[in-house]
Amino acid sequence: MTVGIVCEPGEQANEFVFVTPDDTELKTGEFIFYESSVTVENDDGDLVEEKKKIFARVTSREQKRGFPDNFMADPGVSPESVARRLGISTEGVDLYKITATIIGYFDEKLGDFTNPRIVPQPGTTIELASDTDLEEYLTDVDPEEEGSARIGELLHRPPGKTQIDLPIDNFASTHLSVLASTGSGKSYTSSVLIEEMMQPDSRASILIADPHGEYGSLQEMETDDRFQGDDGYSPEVKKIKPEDIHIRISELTVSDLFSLLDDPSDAQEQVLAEAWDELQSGSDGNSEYISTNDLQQKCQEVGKEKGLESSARALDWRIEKALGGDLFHHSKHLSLPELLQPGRCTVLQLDTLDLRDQQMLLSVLFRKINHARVEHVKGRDSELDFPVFTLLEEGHRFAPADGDARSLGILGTILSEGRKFGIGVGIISQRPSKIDDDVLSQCKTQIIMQIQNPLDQDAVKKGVEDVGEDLLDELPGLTPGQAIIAGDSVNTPFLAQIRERYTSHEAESLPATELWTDAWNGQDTEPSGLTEADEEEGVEDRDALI
Ligand SMILES: Nc1ncnc2c1ncn2[C@@H]1O[C@H](COP(=O)(O)OP(=O)(O)OP(=O)(O)O)[C@@H](O)[C@H]1O
Repeated sequence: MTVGIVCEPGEQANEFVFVTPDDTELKTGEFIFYESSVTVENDDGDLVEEKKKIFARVTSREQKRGFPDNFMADPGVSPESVARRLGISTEGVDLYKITATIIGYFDEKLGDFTNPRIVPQPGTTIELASDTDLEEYLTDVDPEEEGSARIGELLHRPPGKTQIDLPIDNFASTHLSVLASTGSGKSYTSSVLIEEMMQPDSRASILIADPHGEYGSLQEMETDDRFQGDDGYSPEVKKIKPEDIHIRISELTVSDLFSLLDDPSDAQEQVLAEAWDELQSGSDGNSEYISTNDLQQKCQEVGKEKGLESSARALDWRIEKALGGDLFHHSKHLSLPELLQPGRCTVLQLDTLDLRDQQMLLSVLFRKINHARVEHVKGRDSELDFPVFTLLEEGHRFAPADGDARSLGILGTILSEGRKFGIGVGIISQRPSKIDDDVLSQCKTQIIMQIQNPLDQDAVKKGVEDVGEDLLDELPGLTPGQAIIAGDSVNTPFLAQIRERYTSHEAESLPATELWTDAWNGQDTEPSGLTEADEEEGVEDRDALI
């Protein structure tokens, strides 16, 4: 479908401007193409000229010609009827100038776009890219093949006309970020991705850190026919409640202990480090099961040996305070086989754990996962002989920009090296500006939804490469479920409408007025001291008298 004619080159080297009489189809982010001859290498290695469709994305629009202003003076009268009354033809009154950025032609061998760096000549006709071309070229995945995640459709195309799939292998190994203001669809979109990863043709092993209890309804997958395999596969969704979450004390490192204790002095650190060393070396028995008591006692012993008794005494209450809660235990812990299995999605419900405990928990778990995967890849015995994907809701809590989180170090290591070892991370956050810059830039696939806050918009612009300003300018105007998808899982960024979930969404806002009304109806509304009229003694008698 021809939509316009090129009139001039754009301001930037790979931009051009075309004119169209109707811009309704040509919203910012829409795809168009023109044809041009480009030099390509054929199968014999010879250079030949071939006609190619050169794709481009609409980046801005302006009206070049429209009705004169005085035709619009009266909002009750349409400009067309003013023109008719004046005997002026309304044909061709509207004319729009559209700027487009060249993406390139799709190179089948590369499986990606190649920019020929040829700007179309004035007079070249511009056509709207077809739905089928876009489905085929925008992402590098065959929807019919295993490992594709049906995420939704193209935002600007009519509903049901396009299908967009993302390659699970890609985003699950090179990490993912889902960034948006609150209520814009982050947990909804992440749940869609999990639904896709738990299908019979993927059977992922997923661990979700869920501080708000938003992912429990994924359990519906267990009985939904869409998720059942012909061979008896059925996804398992395991919810772990906060009271069942424990860290075994022996899994801590000495620097974990330092961070847990309330600002210990140098002498206290010295005593603690030595006591910990001795307990961990197992010289006193079983180094796997260390209790708070064991640690306190050992500190007293070391304190005595070193002449640092007062430091050891001061450590006593600090250790009690740091490890005395329910989270730390001498034997209970979350074992990797309990958490991670193929075809299992484990939801760690962290809602009643405080922030420091959540960070420590994630730090310990990530360390264990990293160790197990490194062991496996190096050919040694391991509890994890399959890749894993971890999804972190409130990602800024675990990788904060100010660096103040126990989990940040190991998370950084996994994000930079996890790909080699089969550990993928998905960071979800409503505050991109509060996430560590390196962490954000290591998430190679980005799903970005409505963002209003200018600081967060700037963080996205900085941390997310290759998403044009034109698309990022759309961020404030997106509605829930609309997203920019960019990064390594796609061949060029685009706007998408995320599909509806198969499972129900648990994180709906509370219907406050309904809850107030229900609560009011449920409460005892009788003023105290009075009884129902018909329960009053003698009432029946009075009625009878009347
Ligand atoms: N793809 C979609 N299709 C239909 N509705 C959607 C979609 N995405 C989001 N919504 C709607 O938007 C609401 C908010 O989505 P969601 O709970 O995922 O937001 P959020 O960004 O995770 O919010 P919060 O930061 O508060 O957790 C949902 O309850 C749902 O009604």
